[in-house]
Amino acid sequence: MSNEPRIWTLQDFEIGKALGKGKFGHVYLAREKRTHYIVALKMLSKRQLLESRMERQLRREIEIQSHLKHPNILRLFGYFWDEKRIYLILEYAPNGELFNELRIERKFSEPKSANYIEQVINALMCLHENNIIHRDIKPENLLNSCGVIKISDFGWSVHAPTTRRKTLCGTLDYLPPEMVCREEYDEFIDHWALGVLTYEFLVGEPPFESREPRETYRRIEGLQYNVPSHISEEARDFISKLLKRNPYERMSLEEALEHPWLVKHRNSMV
Ligand SMILES: Cc1cc(Cn2cc(-c3c(Cl)cnc4nc(-c5cn(C)nc5C)[nH]c34)cn2)no1
Repeated sequence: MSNEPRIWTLQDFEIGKALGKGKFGHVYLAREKRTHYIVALKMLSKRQLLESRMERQLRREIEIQSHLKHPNILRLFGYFWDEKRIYLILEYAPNGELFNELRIERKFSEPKSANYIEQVINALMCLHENNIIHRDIKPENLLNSCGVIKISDFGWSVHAPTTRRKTLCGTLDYLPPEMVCREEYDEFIDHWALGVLTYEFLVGEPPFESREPRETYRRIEGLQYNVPSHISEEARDFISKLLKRNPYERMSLEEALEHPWLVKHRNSMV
């Protein structure tokens, strides 16, 4: 997709199979007719967005994602609208959501987990350098494109710091204590989510998962999680240095990249 801005319409694309469904619409495989470039076309209902007062959040998503160019961040090439829908022209990730990959494999090996986590860290460094907090790092928002992990869905991203309350929807498992306790928060909430993500890759379920939301909150606030014995000491230490109650005691992204767990597997992946 060339970089110069142009006015796109639905007639510029041949629409293929459905790739996914979300609260406000669907994502379809699509091919741009002139260049045959393959994209993922997200089609969102204007009515549902307005009824849910999500138009400002969608504007923020477009503003943030359209300006980010990084190999581990899903590209937003452009957008357009018609009478009923808003369309986002997104990079297509051929291997789909990491969420499905993880459910099929149940849990990832340590080398695979370390490789994926390192790519997520690289994406987060780009976001934080641009003063952006993602706020929704989880397997559902990570896509796999031939082994290259892409952070997608910037619907909850904001500029740091903020006390803006994220209306809780979807999983609670990734919420950090400072959000559970309604405190001001900053980019270090993404560091916490990185620790939760690492645990879920290695164990197959998030560390604080409980049947009742109240119990999940209690376990998050109390940092009550167990690491199975099959997890290596290095991975255990990596997780523990991110799941800290005090956001400023959490390992920096630079320290995470140099942590023995990532260094060990980076050399083995060569
Ligand atoms: C609405 C709505 C749905 C979603 C979640 N979602 C994301 C995608 C998606 C995107 Cl944006 C880009 N590339 C994708 N590749 C796949 C895919 C590939 N395979 C083999 N299987 C799938 C699925 N999905 C992609 C689809 N849904 N966000 O907002």
